[in-house]
Amino acid sequence: DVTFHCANEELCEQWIQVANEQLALLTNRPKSLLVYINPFGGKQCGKRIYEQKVAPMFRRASISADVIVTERANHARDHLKTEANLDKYDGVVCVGGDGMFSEVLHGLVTRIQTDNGVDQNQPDAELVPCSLRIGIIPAGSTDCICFGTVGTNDPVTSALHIIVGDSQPMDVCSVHHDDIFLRYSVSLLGYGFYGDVLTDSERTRWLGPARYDLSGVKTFLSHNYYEGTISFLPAENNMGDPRDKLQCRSGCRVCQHKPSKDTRWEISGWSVIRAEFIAINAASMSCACPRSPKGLSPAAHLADGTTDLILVRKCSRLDFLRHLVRHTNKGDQFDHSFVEVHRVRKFCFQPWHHELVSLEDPIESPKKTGFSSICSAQTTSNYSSWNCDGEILPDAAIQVRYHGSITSPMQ
Ligand SMILES: Nc1ncnc2c1ncn2[C@@H]1O[C@H](COP(=O)(O)OP(=O)(O)OP(=O)(O)O)[C@@H](O)[C@H]1O
Repeated sequence: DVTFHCANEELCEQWIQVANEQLALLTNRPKSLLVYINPFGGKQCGKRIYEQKVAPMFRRASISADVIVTERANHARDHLKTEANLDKYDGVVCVGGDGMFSEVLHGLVTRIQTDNGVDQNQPDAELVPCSLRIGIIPAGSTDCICFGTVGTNDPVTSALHIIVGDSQPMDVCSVHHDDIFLRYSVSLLGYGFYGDVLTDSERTRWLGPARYDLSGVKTFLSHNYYEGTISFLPAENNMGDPRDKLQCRSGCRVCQHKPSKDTRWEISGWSVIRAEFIAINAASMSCACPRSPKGLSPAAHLADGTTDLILVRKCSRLDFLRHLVRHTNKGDQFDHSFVEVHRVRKFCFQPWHHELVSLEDPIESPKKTGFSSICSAQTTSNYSSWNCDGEILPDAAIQVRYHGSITSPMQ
């Protein structure tokens, strides 16, 4: 905090007046907000963070806030979908982690589509953009979306961005199984490694943020791979390349390009790969976080209507470790023979049925116990699950389409 002291009361009044005049010039500044607090996200500090750090700042900036402390999962989503009087507000703020942001996004986007008669089950439906922006006060375990848009996970910095009305357009993709809408995603869709980590971590929620470390180690030791067919529609050449090291910043040139309307490309431009994968990751943003400051795809763009599709094929445990370690240092994580990356507008995945084996133990082995059971194949399923922004999808066969920026988080 910075505190100015001045003995001259008149001078103080002048300072206050000038500061208020400057604030009044910021026309995008919200005046009325709807705030949802998840009291159980991360280290369960959401309520305290809001009351002690954020609410006093909103009061000083003359922002009125209606606060709802959630009582169950999907409380915020359902309230936004049906009850909330959206005309009253300039924005919606979520206090929590990525899961909370996802709830608010789903509530808001679904409400706008329903009000405008858009059928979300149609994969080709054009979504109606949301005029209300979403603010994030980080109070979760990973807070990847906040870090990816603001560059830091600090509640006071986020509150300041909200107060001055900053915003950052953000791509939203829709995920379907056949013609059934499953979810929207803004950051990571991960099958294989990240799907398995999330599935395992759900069993140990009581551990708090440490559950991801434990499940990460267990999943790494299990070293499962999954067979499937991935089909994707590459983005046009002027959309840059995942390895071009051009970082997305506000006013980004790549994000200004409008998608091509070439329908021939939509039909004939698809590539198809059938292989055994340890991980399939679609990063719609860098997915940077304090542990991985570069993220899964350092040059991914926030609002260009594409995702960086990273395919990690079957490899040795040591090679996979080398790939993972490069997320934490300056090394190029795509510079391995078993890793490829494509910038794409749409993709589909179809899993293939086969017997699941551990790479370290391809021949059927006697039942293991203790530590060795952790190191061998964990699941009896032939499929992994999709980790969709921190939520498990019910289907492994999915179709994914990137819609460009239909929502703007207040940074
Ligand atoms: N009152 C509540 N009781 C139980 N669950 C809740 C409640 N409110 C929200 N949730 C759910 O808790 C889940 C996790 O919340 P959140 O994203 O805030 O924290 P996190 O999982 O610790 O952080 P991150 O998503 O960044 O890893 C969300 O999916 C949300 O639906």
